Amino acid sequence: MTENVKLSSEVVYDVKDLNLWYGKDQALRNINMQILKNRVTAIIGPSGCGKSTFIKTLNRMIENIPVVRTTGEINYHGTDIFDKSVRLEELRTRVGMVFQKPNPFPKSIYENVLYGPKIHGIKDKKILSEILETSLKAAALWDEVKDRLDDNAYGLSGGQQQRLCIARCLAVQPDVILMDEPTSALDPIATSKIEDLIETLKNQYSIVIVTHSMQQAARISDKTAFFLMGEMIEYDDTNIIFTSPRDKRTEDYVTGRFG
Ligand SMILES: Nc1ncnc2c1ncn2[C@@H]1O[C@H](COP(=O)(O)OP(=O)(O)OP(=O)(O)O)[C@@H](O)[C@H]1O
Repeated sequence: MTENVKLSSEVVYDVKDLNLWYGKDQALRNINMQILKNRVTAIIGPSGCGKSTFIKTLNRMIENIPVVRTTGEINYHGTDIFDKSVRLEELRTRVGMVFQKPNPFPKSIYENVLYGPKIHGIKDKKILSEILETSLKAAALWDEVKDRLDDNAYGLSGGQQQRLCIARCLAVQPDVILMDEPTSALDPIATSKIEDLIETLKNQYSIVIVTHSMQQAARISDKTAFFLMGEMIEYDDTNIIFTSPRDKRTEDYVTGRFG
């Protein structure tokens, strides 16, 4: 591992000796990694290497699968997320997630964005409409939907639906956004809009993105981690991973020799 130890104020996640099993099968092996504030961190690697498993562990969403067992620590701003004191709803509010396939609720655009704030007890109409506008603007969707907020979200294009899911995630004021291949179901134009959006969002949020596209990782991320068969082989500045990786296996992967 080549990442230098950082000041704690810059570190969002400090993952230590993380192992994860699905039943008897080990999917993550001794992962050690610091995820930094206001950076885009890309997780790359061949299919089945544990990328999705890893990011779903960062907000403990992985525990929805009953056979999962973990050892090690994931310190989020200094507190181990596996600690008994950690409240799952709070963790998942602070650490939002956007999935591969846009998954809006079968409700209006308005209801999609305000679902979280309403669950959190916000009732004031003025505050709700402020959250609505701010979240949709931050997700670069406002101009396209401001005149149709009562329309069903299913009437939006795939790319618009994905930006709506990002707006829904922003509406509860997260700190980290986890993105699991957020553009793999989108066409190149919609993909490029999401990539531009990620670039802007990192000023305010820390983003961890799983991507199958090495071009995408190279375009939008500051840091890249290369996973292989459950291990994190190398983690460094993105330009180093793509131009002068230290590990032969990383080099083989980024130059397209396998995977
Ligand atoms: N629900 C599950 N139950 C059992 N094993 C699982 C489950 N989900 C994933 N695995 C296994 O864990 C390993 C890592 O899978 P994971 O989906 O994290 O990889 P990935 O790198 O995200 O793959 P892909 O790029 O294909 O999405 C694989 O061997 C996979 O078969």
